[in-house]
Amino acid sequence: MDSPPRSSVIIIGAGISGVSAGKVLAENGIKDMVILEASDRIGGRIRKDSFGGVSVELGAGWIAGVGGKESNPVWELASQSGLRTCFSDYSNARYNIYDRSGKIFPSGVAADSYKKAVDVAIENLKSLEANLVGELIEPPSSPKTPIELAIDFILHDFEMAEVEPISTYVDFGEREFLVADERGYEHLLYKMAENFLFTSEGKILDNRLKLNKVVRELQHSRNGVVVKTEDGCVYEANYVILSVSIGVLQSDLISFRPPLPASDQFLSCFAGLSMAKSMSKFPSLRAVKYIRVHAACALQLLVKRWKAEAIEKCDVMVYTKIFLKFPDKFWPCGPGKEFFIYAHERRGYYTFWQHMENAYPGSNILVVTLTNGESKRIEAQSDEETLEEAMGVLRDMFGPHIPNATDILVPRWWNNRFQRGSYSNYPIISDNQDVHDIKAPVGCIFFTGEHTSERFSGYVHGGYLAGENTEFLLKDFQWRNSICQCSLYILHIFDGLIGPAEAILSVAFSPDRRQLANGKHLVSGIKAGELQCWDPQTGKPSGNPLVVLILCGKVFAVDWSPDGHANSPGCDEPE
Ligand SMILES: Cc1cc2nc3c(=O)[nH]c(=O)nc-3n(C[C@H](O)[C@H](O)[C@H](O)COP(=O)(O)OP(=O)(O)OC[C@H]3O[C@@H](n4cnc5c(N)ncnc54)[C@H](O)[C@@H]3O)c2cc1C
Repeated sequence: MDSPPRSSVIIIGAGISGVSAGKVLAENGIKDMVILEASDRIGGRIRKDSFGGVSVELGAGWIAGVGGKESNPVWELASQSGLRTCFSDYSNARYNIYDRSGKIFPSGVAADSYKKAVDVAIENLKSLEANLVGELIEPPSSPKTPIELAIDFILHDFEMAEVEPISTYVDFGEREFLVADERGYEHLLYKMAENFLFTSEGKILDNRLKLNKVVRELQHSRNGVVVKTEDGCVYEANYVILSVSIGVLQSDLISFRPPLPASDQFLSCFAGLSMAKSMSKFPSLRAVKYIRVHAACALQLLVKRWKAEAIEKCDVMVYTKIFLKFPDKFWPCGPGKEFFIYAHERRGYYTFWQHMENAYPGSNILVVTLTNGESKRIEAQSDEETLEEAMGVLRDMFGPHIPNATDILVPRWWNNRFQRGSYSNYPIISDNQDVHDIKAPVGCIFFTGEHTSERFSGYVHGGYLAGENTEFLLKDFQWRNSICQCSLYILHIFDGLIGPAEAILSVAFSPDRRQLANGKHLVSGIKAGELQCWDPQTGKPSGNPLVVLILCGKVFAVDWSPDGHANSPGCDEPE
């Protein structure tokens, strides 16, 4: 059985966020990492497949946010790799709305319906906001006719229900480019992996990347994390970066021991606060500062809805692109015809279509996008049934004589236990607290992934930037290293004073909060002011005071400077 040595960091998941986190760690000198990926490939929700003679993107297809004041980092990666892309102009779709008899709605009708749908969306938002402050505003009338339903679907489901201003557009620009490259969107991940993993001829051969490793359990304590996989392997590390999707976090695939904190653990913060209060007389300026900082952190915790609740609250969007291959082309092509809409009395019923002639001329492929309830419905039925439905819709639009599709590809993101959906979808009115809570580390477990991106959740660049943002882990890493060094001196100081050194260390680093009583003993030892540090070189007392602050059962601060250097703990001033 595989039981490798303890590593500094285990990254769980090799999607774009996991791979970009690995790259940043390696750039910062942390190379003893292990990447555990459940599937047999890297990429996660960036995934290509061969279909109808070309490479199609089952997951992320577009690089969204191009041409603005800042450069989208994913666009930069794509440019460096020479990834082939096509500009997508959705704006014409509204002039290609078909009814069930195959007629295109006159542009005036379509424009009026669009305006009405936008007005309704704004009214809806106002009424939601008013409800929050207890005002009563009549909710606007909901869309009823097929064209209204179709446009409502495009605005809310297809365009992700983001509220203006959309951060991606504000920061990176409003243009979107479809990836149309035989190497696939996932080629960007291989290019990134080349920077820190051993690769040869386009393959990753590095032993630190472990595929087909389904993580089922995370045991975490102040000493680190023990990770157990479905095949019975056990991995240990000082830290874990968990990059699985929000859908996976909501499922029972991974169990946490102890469980992720829920609101009832606020009580332990009170314990921490009272201890901080009792220590505040201690005559060390830095100690007082840390007491202030960490007491404020604890207070912040008190108002948090906290981890488990925050994870549960986040919506998961299911977004499915169904690919259909035809022997001939029967749909209109040319400028302004790439996207078209089907208006049906059932909202979201095979509504949004795209032909792939711009991406791959002559490929004779159509793509239809379904979301949420409709996605789940077609995932549960056979592909033959889906093909029949899609053909019925196409015959409504283009007549009874069109040829049957020769092939169909239906991705199943909802039923994939390593995804459980397509991307996170935070509520329209959100105070960012949920995303903060979802992102906040729990002990040695750090969370990343598109769902932890405050500004770009749901996007590839959101995942990329979230993975890159390992600063908080690096800080903690440095802090823990200093704690470990100091622990040797704690041994010197306390040995013989209040018990055997091992016992004291186990108090300082014990995951068990009940041992806080002993922790107080340790603190009161310091408070008595009888303690001296020992210079490791000379073995003589150095005269510098040592401060250990234990808050919420965790060692937060060590203020000790035998060589004039202060060791800074991992928590900054609260914002
Ligand atoms: C259909 C679809 C269309 C999309 N379209 C776009 C688009 O056009 N533009 C855009 O910017 N974004 C799009 N997105 C969103 C984008 O794909 C994601 O935001 C991004 O890829 C998420 O990356 P990630 O690293 O956060 O997560 P993931 O890519 O999900 O990576 C997480 C990894 O964790 C692994 N994993 C899960 N459970 C375990 C476990 N127990 N043990 C070990 N490993 C595990 C998974 O296999 C996966 O590889 C789309 C997504 C989908 C599904």
